[in-house]
Amino acid sequence: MNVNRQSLIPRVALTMGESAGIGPELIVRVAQLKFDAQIVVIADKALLESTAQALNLSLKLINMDWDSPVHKHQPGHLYIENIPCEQPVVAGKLNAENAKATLAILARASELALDKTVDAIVTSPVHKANLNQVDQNFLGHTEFFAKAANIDKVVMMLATDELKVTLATTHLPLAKVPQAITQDELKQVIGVILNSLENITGEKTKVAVCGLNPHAGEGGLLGYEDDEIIRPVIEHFCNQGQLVFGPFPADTLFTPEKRKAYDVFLAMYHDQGLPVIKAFGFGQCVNVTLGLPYIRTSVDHGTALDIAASYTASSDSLEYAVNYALRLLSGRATEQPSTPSS
Ligand SMILES: NC(=O)C1=CN([C@@H]2O[C@H](COP(=O)(O)OP(=O)(O)OC[C@H]3O[C@@H](n4cnc5c(N)ncnc54)[C@H](O)[C@@H]3O)[C@@H](O)[C@H]2O)C=CC1
Ligand SMILES: NCC(=O)COP(=O)(O)O
Repeated sequence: MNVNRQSLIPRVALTMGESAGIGPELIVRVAQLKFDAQIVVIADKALLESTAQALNLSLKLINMDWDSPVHKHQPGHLYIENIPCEQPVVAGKLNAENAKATLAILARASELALDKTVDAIVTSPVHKANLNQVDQNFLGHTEFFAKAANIDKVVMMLATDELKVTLATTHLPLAKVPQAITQDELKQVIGVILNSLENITGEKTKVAVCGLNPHAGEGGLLGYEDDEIIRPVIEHFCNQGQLVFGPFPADTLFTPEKRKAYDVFLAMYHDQGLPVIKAFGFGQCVNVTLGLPYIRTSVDHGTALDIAASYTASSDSLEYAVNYALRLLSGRATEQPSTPSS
């Protein structure tokens, strides 16, 4: 394994995601674009070949030799590490037998990133329930990569060029959210956000924190967590000179003026924050895991099983996710994107 690789061209591992979902299609589409990086896909080779045929797109797959020099991506070509599915793949139809290959792909990507053979991981969507049939601890990439890296706390952030939304809790039933929001947890989450974003931008980050309850609890009438749990944590960071504000009623926190006033928003749960950013930026939006020892980005959508067999998916978000990873690697994540790479 080439651990001391030194190259100006970054190497990105791109994972296939759920084999029956739109991941293989997105990869074939994105392979047609230009990137200033070597893209190495970890995927079922035969599936990518049949998907390229179905899309009538040209794709030359080159078996990856990790000890070879880094080669810049050429449209229509992809380096591949082949991890085949056990059973034939039917687009749109989940098969738990094939979840083993999907999990093996994620484990391999994690290994390559942890030993610095690749500079970043970009993931195509997985189907959490299908993977959970094989690994009962599987909840999402975010939790999987954190565990593999032995990191206690990572934070999910979705970002467009204008808005960044982070989550205090991720893949958790709504009924379990209130008990998961403890002062210790929130301190860890906000700590990861402040450290990670300061590393990216070189500046202090202004964080706006959502309340948990309607009207941020309305002084206790509509819930106690806002005043008794969230507010003391915010005060703790303010006392350290950090720019952390709230808790604010979430329903009016994403107005145009407020979006300009803060660098990042912290939502208490998945569906408090993500519908807002997806309504603004679906397709031009990336999922970034803050707090990992490497860069990991992903698409802003799921496996879209309903359209997988029709080969009509948009690869915009995967393209955005690859470019966002490259911007993070070059320290340019806060700039507007350059001209589209297609
Ligand atoms: N990064 C990841 O691995 C993610 C995985 N998921 C997983 O995906 C599975 C399905 O989740 P859903 O909530 O149904 O969301 P979904 O994003 O798969 O689908 C929601 C709707 O958006 C459409 N859609 C999604 N991506 C599209 C694209 N690229 N082009 C055109 N239309 C697109 C779908 O056809 C569907 O109508 C679940 O297992 C979920 O956990 C969901 C989000 C992210
Ligand atoms: N809604 C975001 C999502 O489900 C993606 O999660 P992850 O697989 O990136 O952890």
